[in-house]
Amino acid sequence: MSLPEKVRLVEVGPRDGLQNEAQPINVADKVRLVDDLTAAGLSYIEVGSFVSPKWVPQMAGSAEVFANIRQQPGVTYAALAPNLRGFEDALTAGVKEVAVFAAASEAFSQRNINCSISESLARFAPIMDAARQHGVRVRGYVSCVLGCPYEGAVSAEQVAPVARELFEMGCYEVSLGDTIGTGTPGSTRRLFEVVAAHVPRAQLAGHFHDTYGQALANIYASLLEDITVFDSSVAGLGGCPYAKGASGNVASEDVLYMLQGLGIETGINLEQLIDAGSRISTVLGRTSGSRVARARLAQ
Ligand SMILES: CC(C)(COP(=O)([O-])OP(=O)([O-])OC[C@H]1O[C@@H](n2cnc3c(N)ncnc32)[C@H](O)[C@@H]1OP(=O)([O-])[O-])[C@@H](O)C(=O)NCCC(=O)NCCSC(=O)C[C@@](C)(O)CC(=O)[O-]
Repeated sequence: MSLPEKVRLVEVGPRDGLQNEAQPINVADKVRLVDDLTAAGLSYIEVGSFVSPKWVPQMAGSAEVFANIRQQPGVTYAALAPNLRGFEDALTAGVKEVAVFAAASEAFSQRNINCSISESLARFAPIMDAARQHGVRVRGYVSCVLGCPYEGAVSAEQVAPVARELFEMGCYEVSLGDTIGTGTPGSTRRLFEVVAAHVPRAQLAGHFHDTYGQALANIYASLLEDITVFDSSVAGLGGCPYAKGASGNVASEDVLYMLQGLGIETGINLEQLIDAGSRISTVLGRTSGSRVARARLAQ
């Protein structure tokens, strides 16, 4: 099977990465991170979340971050919105693209957004209507597609109807999240085979956490399934506040290095991406979660 010529990376570090940090991170550092990522050539950056600050305190300053980043033409700067209130706040902040997020497991849905899967989908309907009115694009997420921290195994057949509903309600793309990183290349391929019977492959994305060290292998397996959009996080930042022990997303630097090695184009500059990851890692007082960055910086 042939590999794609191009892949789009969705940089989720400023949101999925930083949302999980216990220490306060000031707005200027968040803004600098987004600007660095823009400079590195990312065409899609998830900047923040318009969620309850009681649930995810680290995302409280998202409107201020949006007000201060230097937005470049051709780059999408997106935010999460769990309900109409979040969507309206995002709109007020000038956000042009939002993401709604559902789960394939009932227990995770309850812990993450305090409602059942079907209630969450019903909550997204008015967001979709308002988004259409305001010309805002909506991306969808499904969490726990290859395992749930509370329920254990999750089948591809549980994921497919949720992904399909998000797509049918108007999400232009549905990102399938391996929230706890338990997927393997085999389960990943099966997931996309099953879900692709409900949502076109061109409208699916992969979102892999690297907790079990399988994320790059899972991305390669997804490429073989004709998936060409992947979420990743600079310096491997993050985890999920509602998935204990989950490590960060796969590091953007590591994904980019692999894609470059495969001759797949992304438009991203690896050295600048490493610099962006290095700077935020210094702010956080830790070494980068990217193996490629660590190897390059050690040279
Ligand atoms: C959905 C809710 C709000 C329900 O939370 P709730 O407590 O059921 O909501 P509520 O409607 O009863 O409101 C409770 C309070 O929150 C306020 N509120 C209500 N909505 C908002 C809002 N939008 N922005 C700001 N404030 C809000 C509301 O005004 C009220 O304030 P109070 O009267 O107590 O002072 C809450 O559960 C929540 O915010 N959850 C967010 C959880 C989250 O952000 N999780 C991380 C993102 S998902 C993820 O990381 C997975 C992903 C996408 O990366 C893929 C993967 O890896 O799996």
